[in-house]
Amino acid sequence: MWRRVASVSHLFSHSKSTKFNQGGSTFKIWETITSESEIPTPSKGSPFITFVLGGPGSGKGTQCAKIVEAFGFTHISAGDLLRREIASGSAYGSVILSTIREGKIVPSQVTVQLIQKEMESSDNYKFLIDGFPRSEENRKAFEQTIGTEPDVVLFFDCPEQEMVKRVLNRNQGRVDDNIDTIKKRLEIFDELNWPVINYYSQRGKLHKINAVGTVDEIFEKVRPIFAPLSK
Ligand SMILES: Nc1ncnc2c1ncn2[C@@H]1O[C@H](COP(=O)(O)OP(=O)(O)O)[C@@H](O)[C@H]1O
Ligand SMILES: O=c1ccn([C@@H]2O[C@H](COP(=O)(O)OP(=O)(O)O)[C@@H](O)[C@H]2O)c(=O)[nH]1
Ligand SMILES: [Mg+2]
Repeated sequence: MWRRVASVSHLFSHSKSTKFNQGGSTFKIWETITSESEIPTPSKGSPFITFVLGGPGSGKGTQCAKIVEAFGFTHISAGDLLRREIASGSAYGSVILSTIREGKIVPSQVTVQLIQKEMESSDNYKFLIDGFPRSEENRKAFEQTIGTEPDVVLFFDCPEQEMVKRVLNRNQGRVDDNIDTIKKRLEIFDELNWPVINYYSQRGKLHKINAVGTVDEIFEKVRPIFAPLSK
């Protein structure tokens, strides 16, 4: 449950737990309720990292473009980096392609290396990392390699039926935007994503956003989270 706050410089949070049954095991999910705590103050000496999570078609990439425009982040889409790697004819290309086609997750080492390279070659210090981490293994590999945790984690919460509809209409010629692969991606998302969401929720970093509505309506729920940052 979320409550918008009038004052943008003070967002504080408290949590309540909800139990979800995922694949036979019960995970305790902490729903962060926006109240009045602050997001960390970014400093130009260290990166300010936002992870953007959500199922396939939940609108991560669409909202990232709006956040970039409003708040001057650099957008790093893990999926785009992997697709670029395939297109470049890299040694990993064929493995990445078959992994994406099967809706599975590329080994963390490959993805983290690509993200790290992108961060290091940027002059910016504010990063949106979109579609990563997709598993606890991804999360741990990032934290070990980069040596830091994200400052903010966004989670776009969208019903499966809506995600499927959006992905099937996406029309970007992606090898994984077909009904068979979507089903597999949703299964993998259910199995591996919740522990990551749960982890960041317990650390008070999770901002869960209802991803149903128009793009602008959803962005109006995102905006207050970053409003304390200047562009
Ligand atoms: N709020 C929305 N309502 C309807 N369609 C949307 C919305 N947000 C994004 N879309 C569309 O849904 C598809 C998936 O969005 P995208 O941002 O690529 O999601 P993700 O990166 O989470 O897979 C795109 O075609 C996009 O234009
Ligand atoms: O950290 C990542 C990000 C993406 N992928 C793969 O790339 C696909 C597409 O990811 P993307 O984030 O582009 O998809 P979206 O969720 O935006 O539809 C995923 O299904 C995975 O197979 C991955 O293995 N690791
Ligand atoms: Mg995307």
